[in-house]
Amino acid sequence: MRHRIHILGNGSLGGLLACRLSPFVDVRMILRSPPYPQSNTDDKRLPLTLDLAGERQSWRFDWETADAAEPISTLFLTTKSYSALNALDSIRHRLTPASRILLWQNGMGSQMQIAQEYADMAVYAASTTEGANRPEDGRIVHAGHGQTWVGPLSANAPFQEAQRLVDLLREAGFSSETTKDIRAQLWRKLSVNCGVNPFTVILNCRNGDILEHAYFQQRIDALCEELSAMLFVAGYGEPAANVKARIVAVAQGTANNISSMLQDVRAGRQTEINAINGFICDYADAHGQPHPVNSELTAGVHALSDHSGQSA
Ligand SMILES: NC(=O)C1=CN([C@@H]2O[C@H](COP(=O)(O)OP(=O)(O)OC[C@H]3O[C@@H](n4cnc5c(N)ncnc54)[C@H](OP(=O)(O)O)[C@@H]3O)[C@@H](O)[C@H]2O)C=CC1
Ligand SMILES: CC(C)(CO)C(=O)C(=O)O
Repeated sequence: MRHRIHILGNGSLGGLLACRLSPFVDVRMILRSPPYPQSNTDDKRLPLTLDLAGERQSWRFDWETADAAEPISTLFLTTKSYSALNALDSIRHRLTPASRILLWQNGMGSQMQIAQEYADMAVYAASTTEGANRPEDGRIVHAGHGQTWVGPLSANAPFQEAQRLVDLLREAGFSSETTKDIRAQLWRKLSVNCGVNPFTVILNCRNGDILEHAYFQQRIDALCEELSAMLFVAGYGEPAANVKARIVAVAQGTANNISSMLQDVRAGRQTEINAINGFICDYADAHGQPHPVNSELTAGVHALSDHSGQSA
């Protein structure tokens, strides 16, 4: 029998993973509510198309809602950071100490909270630079290939299982590695997102264009000092110059991208700012450190987003 993977979060990343994994495993989507009935078919499965390298592939997936009863052996959680814990709680009755949970969220905070609340289970995190978007419901575009790291988060997560997850991701065509210290990878990605995403929103521009703006140039050094200080506190210390070099390299390397945060603002969706610069503000407060630039960027994004009142 083929291994079954449940995916909770039928968005850009969840859809990408579902389409790429389905030739190799039995993928089952967990939906908030049943999908709209397809008018001209009796097939009740969830249709998804994936645009990849100029080709369009169509897939259909078995789906269930959170209240189903079947125990889950492997779960990929692909909601946004602010929905992650609630979404996981909605299927708690289906998880057992034998379940493997792989968290895909960007930013920081939700992963550690889940690792704590689900400490009796095998919780892993993935950090990925793959890029997917969803121009319309049911259609996923794999916009950019990247690198994925997977590592254990909870004490009950054996490292060999991280290797199995990576083997599967590789089989599906994702360039992936295991890491014993996934937190280091999450912090590195966090620092890049802190230095790119809010600027793209405030300046309403593509990633590469932030570099030309005086608003970015006047703040980036001070921002990197704040980020560097927090990286040192977290145990992943790096000089501010290295943090800045990474931010600039990613902005140049993804120059034509519309950041995920700007996509969210343009689509009227809640952003992940609270798990990105907002997380740094909270972390700095907890350690008595100043964070004026992170505060300014967080407030700037909230001011431009319809969801400024919502919590992380
Ligand atoms: N897209 C990408 O390329 C990448 C994304 N990431 C990270 O992955 C995470 C997911 O991103 P992305 O796929 O882009 O986000 P999307 O907003 O496209 O997808 C999130 C999905 O989760 C669903 N969801 C939320 N809460 C629940 C719930 N309680 N039960 C069931 N479904 C739920 C949403 O449903 P609904 O639409 O109904 O709200 C939505 O379909 C984010 O943290 C992002 O930063 C990381 C790297 C790359
Ligand atoms: C690296 C970057 C900035 C690429 O767009 C990203 O991760 C995002 O948009 O969230």
